[in-house]
Order: sequence, then C-alpha cells, then structure tokens
Amino acid sequence: MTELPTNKAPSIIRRSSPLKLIAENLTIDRGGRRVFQDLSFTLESGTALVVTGANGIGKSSLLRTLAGLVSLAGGAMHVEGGEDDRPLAEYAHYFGHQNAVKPALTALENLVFWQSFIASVRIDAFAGAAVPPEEALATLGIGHTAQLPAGYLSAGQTRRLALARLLVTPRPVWLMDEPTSALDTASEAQLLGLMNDHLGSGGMIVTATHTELALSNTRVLHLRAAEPVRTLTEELDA
Ligand SMILES: Nc1ncnc2c1ncn2[C@@H]1O[C@H](COP(=O)(O)OP(=O)(O)OP(=O)(O)O)[C@@H](O)[C@H]1O
Repeated sequence: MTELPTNKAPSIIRRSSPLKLIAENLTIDRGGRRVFQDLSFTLESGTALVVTGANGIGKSSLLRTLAGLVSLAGGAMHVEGGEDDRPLAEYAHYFGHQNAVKPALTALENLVFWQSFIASVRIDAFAGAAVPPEEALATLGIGHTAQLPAGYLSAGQTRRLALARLLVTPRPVWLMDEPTSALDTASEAQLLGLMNDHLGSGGMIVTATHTELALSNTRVLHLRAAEPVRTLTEELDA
C-alpha cells in the first residue's frame, strides 16, 4: 500500500469580519492573445457567481486565474476579511475539468492525501467544517468504493470522488468549472445541495456552466466579446 503523508496541513486562522472576493480590472492573455481585459466584480459571503458565455470566451481562463493557475496580465484580486498577505488561491478550491485523482491509490487514500496536503481555512465568517474522508465518500454515495483503486471508478464516481475533496478540507471559495459534467440527475441534485450548503455556511462559489443551476443566492456574470478590442463585458444581475 502506498505511504501517505500523515502530517496535517496548517490551517489559516483569521479574525471575524465579513468575507468578500474582490476582482479589479482583471486582464488575461493566453497564448499571446488577449482573452479579456478590465473585468471587475465583487462577491459577498454566501453568494454564487455563475459565469456564462459562448465557447472559448474565457470562462475557464477566469476560473484558472482566480485559482492562481494562470498569471494576470493586469489587475488584482484578493479576499477581503482574510489575511492581507494571503493570495486568493489559498482560500479556494479549484474543481476543474480534470479530477486530480490518482488511479493507483484507493478512493479513500486519495481523500486522505488531499486532506493532509491542502490547508484548511478557518475564519469565523465561514462555518465550513472538515468532513472525515470516509464520511465524505458516504455523503457522495461512493462509500462502497473506499478500498477500490480509484482507477476502477466510473466517470461519474470519479467526479464524485473529486467533489469529496472539497468537503474534507474547508475552504470558503469554490471555483467550479462545469461541475455537473459526467454526473447523473441524482448526483447533480446532490451537488446542488452541497453547493447550497456551502453558501449557507458563508462560502462563495464562482462557477462556469452551460446549464441552469438552482443555487440559492446567485449572480450572473455573462462574458461576451466586444469590438473593436476583444474584451468582455460584465453583466451582473442580482
Ligand atoms: N493554454 C492555452 N494556450 C493558449 N490559448 C489558450 C489556452 N487555454 C485557453 N486558450 C484560449 O483562451 C480562450 C478562452 O478559452 P477558455 O477555455 O477560457 O474558454 P471557455 O469560455 O471556458 O470555453 P468553453 O465554454 O468551450 O469551455 C480560447 O480562445 C482558447 O483557445
């Protein structure tokens, strides 16, 4: 059996004040081409920002930028109410197209690894608590796969295992790229429940999606190309 790290990642502990994600004049280039520029928004605790727009417009690029995986060409982003010197990425879980699941480890070992590797964020304004790995698997309906190599899981089960990662380490910002992909109707409803619970705990969600998500407290950021320079216009609907 593969040895897993046993040391717990340190938690970020912070004073009690309202949480807010602030993005100011974000400008992103990819492959030498401007994807968008001067995109600004704020997101309060308990709110989801649903990012919509045509294929290739920049939804995934925005999420990857917020996650710290793509460098900013301009602008700034931070979490207000957190530690001033902590980048947004350290408050966030990135749930992207890839599942970040190691096939040779069991489902449980994958979760135990992630829980030890990613630091929790403990802030009074965010009530999210760490769910034990076995419980997280059961919550996602894949408790019976705990001792199976993750490579044996179906596409939907693997997606659920990736989702369980968000439960074992509480972080207030969930960045979710097409979170319902590969999920059946029941799993999709369960995912919505988890997302709404996260918002109810004072968390925030930024999600790119082509499907309607019945989230409790939602704003919409619709990205579209503008002429003559290819920029994106934001439309924030309360
Ligand atoms: N690694 C990369 N190198 C160069 N260009 C890239 C890279 N990743 C994305 N792009 C380009 O950036 C633009 C935005 O892509 P992005 O994946 O963010 O769009 P999207 O809105 O998420 O699209 P979709 O709805 O199809 O998932 C596209 O023109 C794409 O080709």
